[in-house]
Amino acid sequence: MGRALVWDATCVDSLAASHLPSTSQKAAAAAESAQMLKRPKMFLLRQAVSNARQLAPSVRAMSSKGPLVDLTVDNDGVAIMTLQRPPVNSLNLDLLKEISKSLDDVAKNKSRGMILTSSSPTVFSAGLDIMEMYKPDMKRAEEFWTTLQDVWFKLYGSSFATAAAINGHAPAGGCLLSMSCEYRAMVGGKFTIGLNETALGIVAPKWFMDTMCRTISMRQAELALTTAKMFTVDEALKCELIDEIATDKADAINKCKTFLKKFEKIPPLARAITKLKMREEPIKNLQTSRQADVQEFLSFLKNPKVQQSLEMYIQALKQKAAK
Ligand SMILES: CCCCCCCCCCCC/C=C/CC(=O)SCCNC(=O)CCNC(=O)[C@H](O)C(C)(C)COP(=O)(O)OP(=O)(O)OC[C@H]1O[C@@H](n2cnc3c(N)ncnc32)[C@H](O)[C@@H]1OP(=O)(O)O
Repeated sequence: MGRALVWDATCVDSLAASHLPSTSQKAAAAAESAQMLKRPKMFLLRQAVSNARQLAPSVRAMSSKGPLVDLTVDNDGVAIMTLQRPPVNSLNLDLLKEISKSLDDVAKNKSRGMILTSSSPTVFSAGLDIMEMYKPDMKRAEEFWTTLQDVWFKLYGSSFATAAAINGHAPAGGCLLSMSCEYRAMVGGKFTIGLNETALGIVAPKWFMDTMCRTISMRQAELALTTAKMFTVDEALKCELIDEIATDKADAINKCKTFLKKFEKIPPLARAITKLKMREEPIKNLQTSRQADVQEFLSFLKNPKVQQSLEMYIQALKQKAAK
């Protein structure tokens, strides 16, 4: 109804003097070269549209106010994703699915950036829900692990900018989520952060390790991973596991916003491509070993020694909670 069906077409004169050498070598060479020449123009056009979107007045409606994840966009156009699965935001299948969907929503809404935080006053996330790994239903365990991989791909490899306002403890999977962001502000106090898997008698997957090795030095990462080190906030700052210490959650969010503001004058496409190139290697590694990684996880769950370790760990957690 009055809409153009073709909005950009180029008719190439294949017999023009400038095209004759290539056309005589290869059919349609003229069209191909015209297409190549058009690419930079389209790139700039797309970039201009994207810039315009980024600078448009914000407060866009973003629907998913789900029970486990709250996703809002503030007046600066920054998406705030709040994990809200009491008591400790342990990452079970349902929470992971909601995080995955919310990350899709942020990507679609072209927010200025995203800040990940928690509704709990003392726990950012307790990591993977141990009950998903203890005596599991194997079909569900497979979906659980695949969804965790998806969340990591979407968060670590997001083209939008990300920051974590860590307002409490962040062990294991909680630490992974925060390290997958580009910046971390953590509330000072008695909280701890780290990959403590070996303490549970389990082994952090290679992509957890890669994420840590790209956050802190290889030497610090090896020591931390093998000793199940949980860093205090001061220690985390010292080895650059976090970027700043905040006084409270609001301050952590403000510090993350200040970080995101740095990108205001940077063309978003250039920023996104740079980020993705920097993160390309671990992403490709998991892409190529994705199925093997799932199988390793499943066979690891079938190991009686692992189940025994998990059982003892759950008992210890319950006893501690009961005190
Ligand atoms: C051997 C060969 C292997 C070869 C290769 C293997 C490759 C396979 C890869 C497999 C890797 C799997 C990777 C896993 C990563 C993870 O994320 S594992 C999870 C690790 N998480 C933790 O260790 C954290 C444990 N929790 C805590 O330390 C504390 O709860 C807290 C500091 C986070 C908070 O403390 P507090 O506020 O005092 O709360 P609590 O009273 O301790 O807990 C309240 C409540 O929550 C339950 N809970 C805590 N954490 C979890 C959890 N992660 N999952 C499930 N449930 C959790 C806790 O038991 C309490 O429950 P009740 O109130 O008693 O019911």
